[in-house]
Amino acid sequence: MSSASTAAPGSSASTGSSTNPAPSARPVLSVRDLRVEYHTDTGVVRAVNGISFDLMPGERMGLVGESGSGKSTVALALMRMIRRPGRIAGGQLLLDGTDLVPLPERAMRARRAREIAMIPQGAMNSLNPVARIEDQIIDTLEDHSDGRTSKRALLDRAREALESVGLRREVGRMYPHELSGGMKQRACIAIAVAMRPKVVIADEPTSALDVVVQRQVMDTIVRLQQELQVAVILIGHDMGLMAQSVDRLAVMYAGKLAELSPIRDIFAEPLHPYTDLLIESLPKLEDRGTFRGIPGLPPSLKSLPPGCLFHPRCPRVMDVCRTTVPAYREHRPNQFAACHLHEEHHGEADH
Ligand SMILES: Nc1ncnc2c1ncn2[C@@H]1O[C@H](COP(=O)(O)OP(=O)(O)OP(=O)(O)O)[C@@H](O)[C@H]1O
Repeated sequence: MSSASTAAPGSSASTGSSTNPAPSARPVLSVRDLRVEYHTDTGVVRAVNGISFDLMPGERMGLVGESGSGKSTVALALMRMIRRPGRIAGGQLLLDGTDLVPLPERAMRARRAREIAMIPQGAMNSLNPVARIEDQIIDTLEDHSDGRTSKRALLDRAREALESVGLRREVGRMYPHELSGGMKQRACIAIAVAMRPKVVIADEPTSALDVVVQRQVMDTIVRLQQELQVAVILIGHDMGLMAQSVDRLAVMYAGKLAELSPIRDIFAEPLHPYTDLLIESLPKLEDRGTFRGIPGLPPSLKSLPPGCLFHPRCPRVMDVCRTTVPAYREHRPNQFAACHLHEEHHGEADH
């Protein structure tokens, strides 16, 4: 498998070992065999088809994959916010040991924002245009507090949240139209972290921002982890941006995890040919920044091919890949993948 040299992780954001969770720490979130389906008139869309991973306290994990691979559906499922025609069809979402899947909606509502929060796609465009930023943070705090916290204390918390994302407290007095795109996105992050949740999911937080501002927003997310010890799941398309911002990267393909590895390993020695192609398709200097796509299209999630879902596009396809679903397992220390190339006995299965 070729190793790619572009966009190798190496920024201070991805290296600080003091920020990494202790190896013995218990996961704050354990996702086990999560399945989400959308029941449409034309068939069942298996948007998330059995994924499992652990998120450690204070860890930053990236989730990448082509459009339609199921990333936003994972985010919505973690928040228990899948709406009809969708439903969680199976699996467990263990947040600090409690399975969120069977919780009554009332109990789940008590956990949203307090324990697990999300910055949805396009959040900065849904800020209330006629409310000051600090009032929007206070609204979130009030929605989830016991009603006994004083207005003064709520305001202090709101200002603290603004400062934690690198915004001056005066920004709290402003309205959304007075803020730049990057500031608005940071205000959304402040709203999400105001309750000091253990887990924050940020769905494409930098799309629609220019490159410099993207970097600043990513730096803000890195700071959260360092200052508030929030575990972050960062959803996006941009492997280059992820390389500088996350500890581990999960690669999703057609509703499944193709690979999940520490960011350094994934760039140095990716396990899955799909990861390899994603890295290869990153713009390189000599190509003058042209994006080279991956040939072929992902399968329809309504009629999945047999065997490995990636086999029709895989440059390293073997016979076994056409018939047998590869197990998702740890092939190297901390490097998980679902690929027959790494199965010890794939040669035998092939014949
Ligand atoms: N409400 C819905 N009803 C039916 N199908 C849906 C619904 N929402 C999502 N899907 C389907 O589920 C699959 C996964 O969608 P999802 O939005 O989770 O992907 P994604 O990886 O987040 O894509 P993007 O990067 O474009 O946001 C897609 O095939 C999509 O068409």
